[in-house]
Amino acid sequence: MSPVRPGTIGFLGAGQMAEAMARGFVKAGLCKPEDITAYDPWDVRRQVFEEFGAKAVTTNGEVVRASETVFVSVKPNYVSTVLEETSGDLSPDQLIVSIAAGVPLEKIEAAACKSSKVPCVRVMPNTPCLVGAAACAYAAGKHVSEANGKRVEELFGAIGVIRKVPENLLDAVTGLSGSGPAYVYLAIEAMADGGVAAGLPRDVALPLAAQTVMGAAKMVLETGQHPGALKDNVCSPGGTTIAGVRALEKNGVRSAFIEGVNAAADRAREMSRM
Ligand SMILES: NC(=O)C1=CN([C@@H]2O[C@H](COP(=O)(O)OP(=O)(O)OC[C@H]3O[C@@H](n4cnc5c(N)ncnc54)[C@H](OP(=O)(O)O)[C@@H]3O)[C@@H](O)[C@H]2O)C=CC1
Ligand SMILES: O=C(O)[C@@H]1CCC=N1
Repeated sequence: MSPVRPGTIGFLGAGQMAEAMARGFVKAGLCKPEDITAYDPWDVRRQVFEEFGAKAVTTNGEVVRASETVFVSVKPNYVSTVLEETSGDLSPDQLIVSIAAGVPLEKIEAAACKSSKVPCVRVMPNTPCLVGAAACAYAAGKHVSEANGKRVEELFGAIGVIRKVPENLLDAVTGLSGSGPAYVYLAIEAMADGGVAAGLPRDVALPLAAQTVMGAAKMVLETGQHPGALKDNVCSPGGTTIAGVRALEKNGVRSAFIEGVNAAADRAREMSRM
C-alpha cells in the first residue's frame, strides 16, 4: 500500500473543529489553503472555508475524490451516513481520520470499507488546533500501515502534541483533553470575574487570567516539576496564595475538575454504545 502523500486534505463537515484543524494546518505550513476541500450542508460554513482560500464543494463525494486524507468532522450520529454515502469513492491509498467523539473504529470501518480496505484512524483533537497548541490522541484501525500512522503524527504534530493510545482509552482522552478547553475557559472567565470583584477593570483582569493559565501550563510542561511542587512554590507561609488555595479547596475545586473529566468520559462511553 502506498503511503498517503501530504497535500490534499478533505473535510466531511465544515464545522468548528474542521475549521480549527484546517486553519491550524495552513498556519503550520503543512498545506496551502487550496489543498483543502470541504463540504457542509450549511452555506455559512462553506463560505468560512472559501474565505480563507480552501475549496468548498457541494457534495461529500467531491471531497473524497479530491483528498488523500479525509477528515470525518460531522457530529457523531452522522459518521456512518457520510462514510456509507462516499464509500464507493474511497480507496486503500487514502486515509480516513474520524474525529467524532464516541464512534468506535469498528463502526467507522464497517461504513468506510464497503468496497475496499480503507485505512481508518480515530483522532481526538481539541480546538487549540487553531493556534498550534492542540492536545490529541489517536488509535489505529486494522488496515492502517506504519506510513499512515506517521502521517497522522505529522499532521497533528505540526499543530500540537499527539499520542497513540489503545482505542479503549479514547473516551477518557475525550473527557480530559477533547472537552478540556471548555473547563479551562470556565476557569479563566471565573478568575477574571474574581479579579473584577477585587477591583480590576475587566480589560485588565481577563488577559491577566489567561496569561496566568498559559504561564502555569508552560511551567508544568517545561520544568517537568510536579504541579504540587510548583503550587507549593507560590504559597508563601501565612501569605495570600495559601488563603486562596484554602478557599478553593473548601469549595471542592479538585473534585469539581475530577468529576467534570469523568462525566465527559462517561458520556463518550455512553455515545459509543448508541
Ligand atoms: N468541538 C470540539 O471541540 C471537538 C469536536 N470533536 C468532534 O468533531 C465533530 C464535529 O464537532 P463540531 O465541529 O463541534 O460540530 P459542528 O456542528 O460545528 O460541525 C459539524 C458540521 O457538519 C455538518 N453536517 C451535518 N450533516 C452533514 C453531512 N451529511 N455532510 C457534511 N456535513 C454535515 C453540520 O451541519 P448542521 O449544523 O447543519 O448539522 C455542521 O456544520 C464531532 O463529531 C465532535 O465529536 C472532537 C474534538 C473536539
Ligand atoms: O462536546 C463534544 O461532544 C465534543 C467532543 C469533545 C469536545 N467537543
